[in-house]
Amino acid sequence: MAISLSHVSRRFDAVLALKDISLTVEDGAFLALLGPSGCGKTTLLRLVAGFEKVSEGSVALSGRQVAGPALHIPPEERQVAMVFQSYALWPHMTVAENVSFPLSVARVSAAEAAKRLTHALEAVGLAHLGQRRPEALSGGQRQRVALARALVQDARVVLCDEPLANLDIHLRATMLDEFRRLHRETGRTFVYVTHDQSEALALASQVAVLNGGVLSQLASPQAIYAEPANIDVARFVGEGSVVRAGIETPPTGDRAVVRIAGQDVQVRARPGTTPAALPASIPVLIRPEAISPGGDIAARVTASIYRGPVHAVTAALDDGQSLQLHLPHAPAIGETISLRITDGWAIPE
Ligand SMILES: Nc1ncnc2c1ncn2[C@@H]1O[C@H](COP(=O)(O)OP(=O)(O)OP(=O)(O)O)[C@@H](O)[C@H]1O
Repeated sequence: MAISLSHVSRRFDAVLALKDISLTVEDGAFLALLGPSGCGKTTLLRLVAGFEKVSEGSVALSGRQVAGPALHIPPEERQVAMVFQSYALWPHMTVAENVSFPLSVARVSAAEAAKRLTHALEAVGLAHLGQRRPEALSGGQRQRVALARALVQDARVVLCDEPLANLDIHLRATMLDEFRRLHRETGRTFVYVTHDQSEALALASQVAVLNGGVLSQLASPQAIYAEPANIDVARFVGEGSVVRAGIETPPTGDRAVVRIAGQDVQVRARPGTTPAALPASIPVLIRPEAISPGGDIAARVTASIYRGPVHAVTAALDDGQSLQLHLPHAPAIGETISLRITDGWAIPE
């Protein structure tokens, strides 16, 4: 089911939690909503679910308007299912009862409910635990129950609010695989809220980065990483350094030459996003993998942390700006190293 938001804003008294958000999610897509705490991710998810009302703008599901000025279709009539961070399981019910609860609310026939229950429990690998109560399950198993309860419904959209936040790092990796597999196998549209960029990049076909209630960028994980739309996205997603660099000549095609630490460096640039009046100074994103030892740029090591198998190093340029890079060996603090920058991205301003 396709999701479309048009100029959606949401105000809570003095707080404007979402500002003029327009985005479209195609049927069957996996959208990750990514951004720092308080940026409006959960509010956006709850607006799609129908747990919140829009202050302005409209929401459409499969082309049918479900929220807008003077319109609010309730959650149970939107064909969406929600998976909460807290799992929201009923402790007095068994796993099977928890999973099939939405079906009893929707008055699905007993035979159909039994079939869907079996299918949903099998999909999450819990067919053997149907008679257990939630208290007798591990965190990962509880999360699977919550997922099965979303899958058992006839919902074409599954909305997930930081579903892995309470799990340890190993279980997270397993559950990431599980979400990916279930998305592929069920063909449903997933919207997944996270503040963890590695989760967003690993899972999603599209990533929406929110900042202060504003949609900073909506693009594929690869584009978000390689071509962030602004400095906030560049700083929030992935490791790297944003440095200000001089630019004297206009880009040719999608390449520009900038000056960093007195050296010419070729970077990628989107035509039309660099200043028209030159010379100028522009922000450039440089990822650690685009910096290699050797070369004509001198930098002084100010910090080094072992990150197995590499050492994550911070090195200061003469003008005081810093670069983040990876080295196979630990440099001495204060040591001057020579570097080459092989790639960069001229961040639009
Ligand atoms: N019911 C509410 N009443 C008042 N303010 C609210 C309400 N819900 C959210 N907000 C405010 O709206 C903003 C966005 O909140 P939201 O929960 O959507 O952010 P988030 O990105 O999901 O954050 P987190 O990652 O911390 O969960 C915050 O400033 C929050 O305090």
